[in-house]
Amino acid sequence: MATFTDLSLSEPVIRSIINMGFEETTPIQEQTIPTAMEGRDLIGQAQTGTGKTAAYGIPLVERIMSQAEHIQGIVLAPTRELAVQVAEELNKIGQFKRINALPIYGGQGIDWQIRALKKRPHIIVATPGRLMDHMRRKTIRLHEIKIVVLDEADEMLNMGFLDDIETILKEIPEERQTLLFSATMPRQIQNIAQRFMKNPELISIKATGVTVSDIEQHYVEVTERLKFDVLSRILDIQSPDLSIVFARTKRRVDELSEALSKRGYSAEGIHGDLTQSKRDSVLRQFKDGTIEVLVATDVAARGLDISGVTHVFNFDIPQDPESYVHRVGRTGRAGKSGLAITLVTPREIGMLRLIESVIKRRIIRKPIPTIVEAVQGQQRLTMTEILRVIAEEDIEKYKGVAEDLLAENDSVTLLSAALKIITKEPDNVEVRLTEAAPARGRSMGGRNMGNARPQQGNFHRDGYGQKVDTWSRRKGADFRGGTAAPQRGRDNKRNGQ
Ligand SMILES: Nc1ncnc2c1ncn2[C@@H]1O[C@H](COP(=O)(O)OP(=O)(O)OP(=O)(O)O)[C@@H](O)[C@H]1O
Ligand SMILES: [Mg+2]
Repeated sequence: MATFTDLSLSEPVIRSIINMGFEETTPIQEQTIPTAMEGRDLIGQAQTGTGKTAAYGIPLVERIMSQAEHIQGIVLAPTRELAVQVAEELNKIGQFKRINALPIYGGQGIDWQIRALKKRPHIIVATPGRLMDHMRRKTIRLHEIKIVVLDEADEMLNMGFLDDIETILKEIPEERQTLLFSATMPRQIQNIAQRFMKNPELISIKATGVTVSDIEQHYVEVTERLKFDVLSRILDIQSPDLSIVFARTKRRVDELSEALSKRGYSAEGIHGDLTQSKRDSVLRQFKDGTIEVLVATDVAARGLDISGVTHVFNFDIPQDPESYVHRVGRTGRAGKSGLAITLVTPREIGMLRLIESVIKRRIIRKPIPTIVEAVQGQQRLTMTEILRVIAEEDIEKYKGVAEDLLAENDSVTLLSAALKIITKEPDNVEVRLTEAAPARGRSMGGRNMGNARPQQGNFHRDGYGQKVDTWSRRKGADFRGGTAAPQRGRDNKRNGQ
C-alpha cells in the first residue's frame, strides 16, 4: 500500500491529509490520483466506503489555483446531504492550500447562497437542480471551470437528471477534465462517458465482491405483517450503536419511525418531503448519537459517511441490486465491520436471489428471532451496563439505601426488581403500517457492478436450522456511551425521552 508522500502531492495538501488522519492510500486513491493529476478524464469504481471522495478530492484541490478568485471546480452529487458532506471533505483537504468549497443545494435559501457565492469559492458542490437555478439567474457562471466531478453519476441518471447534467456540461469549456465516480456502474454510464468525457481511463478496483466483505449480510424471510416485530426483536437482541432502517416509501418511513418511537426506540425519519431544516437536524442528531435509529428512504442510501453505523436494515427489500449495494454500504466503512439485515417477504425471494447474483455473494438466511431471544438480548445489555457502572462510576451514595432495602428483602429479589426496571422489555404497542407493493426488479441487462467473483468463504456460515444462539449479539461490539440501558428503559421513554 502506498503512502500519500509517494504521490508527488504539494506540501499543504500532504499536511491536510495527515491532519485528517489518513496514513496510507486506499487502492482507488493510489490508482486514480496520479492519472487525475495529469489532467486526464477518468472513471473510478470501487466499493462503498473506500475513499472515493478523497480519490477525486485530492487531485481536484491540487489542480486549483488558490490565488484565482473564481469557480474552477464543480462536483455534482445526487442529494443535498451528500453535497454538504463532500464540500466539508474538500474544505478539509484544501485547508492549508486555502481552497474553499461551497455546497449549493435546493431547500436552502437562494439569497443566502448568492451571498456565500460572493465570497468567491474555488469549488462548488451542487445538486443539479439548484445549480440550474443559479445558471439561469447568472449567479453562477461556468466558463472558467477546469474540472468537473460527477459523484454517484448513476444515481443522478436514475433520478432523471440526465438532461440537467447535459445542459450543465454544455456550459463548461470543452478543455475541462471530467471525473466520474461511483461504487456501481450500470450500462447507461457508458453513454455519459461517450458523450461527455474525452477518452476516459477506466479504473476499477477488483475486489472480491461488489459489497464490502467486512459487512456480514443476512436476511430473514417474514410476512409483511410480522416485519415490524422482527425488526424490534433484532434491535433488542443486537442493540446496535447506530443503525439505518431503509423503507420503500416516504409514508412508510414516517409510520415506521413513529412506530419505533412508540415502542421505546430513539428513532427519526428522513426523506425528501421533509423540510431541509428538519432533514439537517435529524441527520445532525443521528451523527451525534441523540438518535440511534435513522429510518430512511433511498435519499440516505448514497455516499453518506456516518461513523458508528453498525447495522443497516432493509425493512423493505430494495427495488434493484444497485440500491442494495449502496444501502448496505452505509456500514462497514473505512475498514470497519458491519451487519446488514434484509427482511424479505415470500413473494420477494426472487429479488433477493437477483441481488445475490449481482453481488456474487450469498446472503445468509436467519430464522425469525424469538421473543425469548429479544428479552435475553436486553438483559445482557443491562448486565453489561451494571458491570460498567460498578467499574467506572461512583455509587457510594446509593449504598446506604441498598443496605436498608437488604434488611427487609433478600438480595436476589431486590436485584431482580432493579433489573426489571432498567431492562427494556419487548413491547407490544400496536402498530400499523401501510402495505408496500412487493419489489419487482428492473431489467438486469448489461450490468457491470465490478468484476466480482463469488466469495466462497461465506458459504459455510449459513444460518439454516440454527436456533437459540443464532441471533446473539456479535462479539467485539461494545456499547456506546454509558447510559444505554437506563435511557432505553420503557418507563423513561414513556416520560418523553
Ligand atoms: N486513505 C484513507 N485512510 C483512512 N481513511 C480514509 C482514507 N480515505 C478515506 N477515508 C475515510 O473513509 C471513509 C469513507 O470514504 P468515502 O466517503 O470517500 O467513501 P466512498 O468510496 O465515496 O463511499 P460511497 O461509495 O459510499 O460513496 C471516510 O470516513 C473517509 O474519511
Ligand atoms: Mg462517495
